[in-house]
Amino acid sequence: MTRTIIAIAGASASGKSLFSQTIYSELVNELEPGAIAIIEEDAYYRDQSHLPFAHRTQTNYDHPDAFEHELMLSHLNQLRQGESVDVPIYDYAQHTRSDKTRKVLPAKILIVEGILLLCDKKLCDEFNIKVFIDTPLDICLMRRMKRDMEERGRSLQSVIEQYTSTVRPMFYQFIEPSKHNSDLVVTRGGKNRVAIDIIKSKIKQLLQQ
Ligand SMILES: Nc1ncnc2c1ncn2[C@@H]1O[C@H](COP(=O)(O)OP(=O)(O)O)[C@@H](O)[C@H]1O
Ligand SMILES: Nc1ccn([C@@H]2O[C@H](COP(=O)(O)O)[C@@H](O)[C@H]2O)c(=O)n1
Repeated sequence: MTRTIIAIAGASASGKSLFSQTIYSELVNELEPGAIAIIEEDAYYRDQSHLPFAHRTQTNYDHPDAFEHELMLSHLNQLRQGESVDVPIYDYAQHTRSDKTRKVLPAKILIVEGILLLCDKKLCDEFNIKVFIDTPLDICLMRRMKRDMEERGRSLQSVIEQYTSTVRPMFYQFIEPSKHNSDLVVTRGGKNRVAIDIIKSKIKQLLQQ
């Protein structure tokens, strides 16, 4: 069976999750059961439970080394071969993996979303369609402040410090250059209706083949 992996990359808070979840939720009930699944790169942040909490707050979470991409790659290979996988569930407040996992079944269409997906050559080789969500960084920062304070247990000061020391520099070093590895660049992120409809049509076309 042919399986298609669609990568959605872009800056933190650019709208990757909203874009991916919109496509997924609008299709999931329309398609045959198990046709589409979704995985977040964030689930593959390295486990840091062996480190004291204070150390975990100092990790550079925007550098490729923060991710266990080898595990993600191995999961993508297993899914391609029709096997289900147990994807870690990440805890942003604790800066480490939780002790829970989520079972993902091998779907014909797999959407993966994350900041550094298109920086990794081995991962890139696994993706059949590569999308980059291109949102101005000042808008991303405003969204991130709100989200991290409301949903990820952060203070305003910690968001600003982390943004200045790692998030912004790593964006320019790794994420922005990876835009050139994409097939499609999407402006206006999670609410670009035309782009969402184009990807949905492509998915339906792939499922008819
Ligand atoms: N086009 C948009 N307009 C307004 N808010 C948006 C838009 N795209 C995303 N958001 C909001 O910004 C925040 C970050 O978006 P999210 O999709 O989680 O980003 P990412 O997955 O890239 O980190 C969320 O609260 C989301 O609802
Ligand atoms: N413990 C952590 C782990 C990650 N982050 C930040 O998450 C961002 C990636 O997730 P998005 O949903 O925003 O794409 C990344 O920029 C990391 O800085 C964190 O703050 N703490």
